[in-house]
Amino acid sequence: MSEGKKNIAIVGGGITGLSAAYYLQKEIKAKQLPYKIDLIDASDKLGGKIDTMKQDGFTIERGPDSFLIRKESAARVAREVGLADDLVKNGTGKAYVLVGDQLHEMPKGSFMGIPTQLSPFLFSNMFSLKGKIRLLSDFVLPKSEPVADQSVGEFFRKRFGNELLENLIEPLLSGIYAGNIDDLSLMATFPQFYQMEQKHRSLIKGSREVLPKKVRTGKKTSKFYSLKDGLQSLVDAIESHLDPSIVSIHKETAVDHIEKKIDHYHVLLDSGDVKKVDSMILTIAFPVVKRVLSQYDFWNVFGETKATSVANVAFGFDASAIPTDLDGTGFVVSRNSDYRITACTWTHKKWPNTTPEGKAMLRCYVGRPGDEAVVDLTDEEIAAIALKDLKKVMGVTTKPDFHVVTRWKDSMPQYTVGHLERLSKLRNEIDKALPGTFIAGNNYQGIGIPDCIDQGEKAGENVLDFLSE
Ligand SMILES: Cc1cc2nc3c(=O)[nH]c(=O)nc-3n(C[C@H](O)[C@H](O)[C@H](O)COP(=O)(O)OP(=O)(O)OC[C@H]3O[C@@H](n4cnc5c(N)ncnc54)[C@H](O)[C@@H]3O)c2cc1C
Ligand SMILES: Cc1c2[nH]c(c1CCC(=O)O)Cc1[nH]c(c(CCC(=O)O)c1C)Cc1[nH]c(c(CCC(=O)O)c1C)Cc1[nH]c(c(C)c1CCC(=O)O)C2
Repeated sequence: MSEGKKNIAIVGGGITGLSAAYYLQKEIKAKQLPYKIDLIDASDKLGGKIDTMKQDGFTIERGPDSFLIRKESAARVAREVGLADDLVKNGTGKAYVLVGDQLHEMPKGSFMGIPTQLSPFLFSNMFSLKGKIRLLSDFVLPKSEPVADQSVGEFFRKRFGNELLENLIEPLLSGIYAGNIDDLSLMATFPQFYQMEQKHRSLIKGSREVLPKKVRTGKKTSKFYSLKDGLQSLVDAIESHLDPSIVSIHKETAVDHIEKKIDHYHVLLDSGDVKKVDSMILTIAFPVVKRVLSQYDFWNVFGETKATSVANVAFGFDASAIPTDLDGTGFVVSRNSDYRITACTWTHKKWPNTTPEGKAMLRCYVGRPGDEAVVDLTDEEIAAIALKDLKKVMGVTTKPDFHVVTRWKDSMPQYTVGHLERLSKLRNEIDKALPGTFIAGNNYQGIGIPDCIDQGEKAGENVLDFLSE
């Protein structure tokens, strides 16, 4: 390695950028590396989509409300930054799906809507007799010809028919990707089901061998963690562990453009400053990457990565306002139902720590491909749409004490068919044209918080490998 300090820029201080900074700092300290980091974010707070607010004693998540326990990196980082005692598990494990005008409990033994046990599906009144018979064809259908990728919709429709897809699989996946399952890539989201079909032919049989017992026995255990004071506390704790002698944090500073020089980069900031760096991690959304490096045209190999716009509205109520107070985390809405909301979280049930005694909080989601215009309505209009649906589903007629609307424009990246292949091409192009530059974050290899943390750490490793060459 050459003499002198090396500089690293991390662009975007959401959970991906923060994880990259935190990981790099650990390595820099442990190995006493002569590296410095600039962590640059356009917003006045770090955390990006993680955004907790407090109002009238309520803890309101405007973005994510939790992370999956089985993806271990998020809880690991939380423990490392001193939040072990703040981790809370969801209060109840049950979720519902609204089909027609009725809330149905998810059948036991369902993993993303795929049956791992048959009887709960055969006894559920969520499906017609015809739908039930169709899903049994999974046992007899041959496995399909190997393909590089296909849509989630096509794959599951083939094995189980339309009803299971539309009443259960589609709403559950929409409650993760806010996308259209007929565009969503199977290999970028649930490759294990493709492999299961290739190996075992039947998914019902295969899932018995592959999925953990807890899932198969239908135990409604807690699957999610959150934090006592909300997820922003994870962001704040990581930030407070960043040592200013290694990591300089620049908030309210947008990267305007990046230029490649002979053996380094110039990162031009909207403040007029220029950072000279040797290596970069870009965790900003892909359209922003394209904009700040607009002199390159190879970005097109990644195609048009569309992201869906969504919004949500959190309502604070008196507990007495909720006549149908079922035990559960909330519900997702099936494609064929006549509702505008796509899901609703019974936040006071899922996360009792967020809601004062005697109160209730419901968070409703709107926006999906085909109904993204809803996100541009006023707060009052969005609240009215959600309240109309809540009245129909749950008989809520009392006015809420307050509502908080949050819009997330172009924020749910869509991993469409062929995503992984395009991503690998993109990485090759970046390697060739912009050595030492690494992309990470929810546009690429998973949108869950733990996936973003994993990507941040991996990008940190890549930077270290590059700088040590
Ligand atoms: C409504 C909603 C609910 C969700 N629910 C869950 C959930 O329950 N569980 C879960 O695991 N995941 C959930 N997710 C997904 C998860 O929140 C995100 O995938 C994750 O937080 C993304 O992190 P990131 O760091 O990759 O990107 P971001 O958080 O988007 O961070 C990007 C950062 O880049 C900054 N930036 C933008 N432009 C510039 C620029 N020019 N210069 C400098 N900085 C810039 C932004 O200010 C931002 O801070 C949800 C997402 C949404 C929108
Ligand atoms: C039932 C339900 C879901 N999701 C939701 C509900 C409503 C009731 C409730 O809050 O419990 C709410 C929700 N959660 C998310 C959305 C999409 C974003 C939006 O529209 O704002 C929506 C609408 C993001 C998410 N929701 C989730 C993630 C993270 C996924 C991951 O880490 O892979 C995201 C981005 C987690 C989630 N969410 C859901 C499942 C089945 C999973 C994954 C579980 C698993 O894999 O075992 C369904």
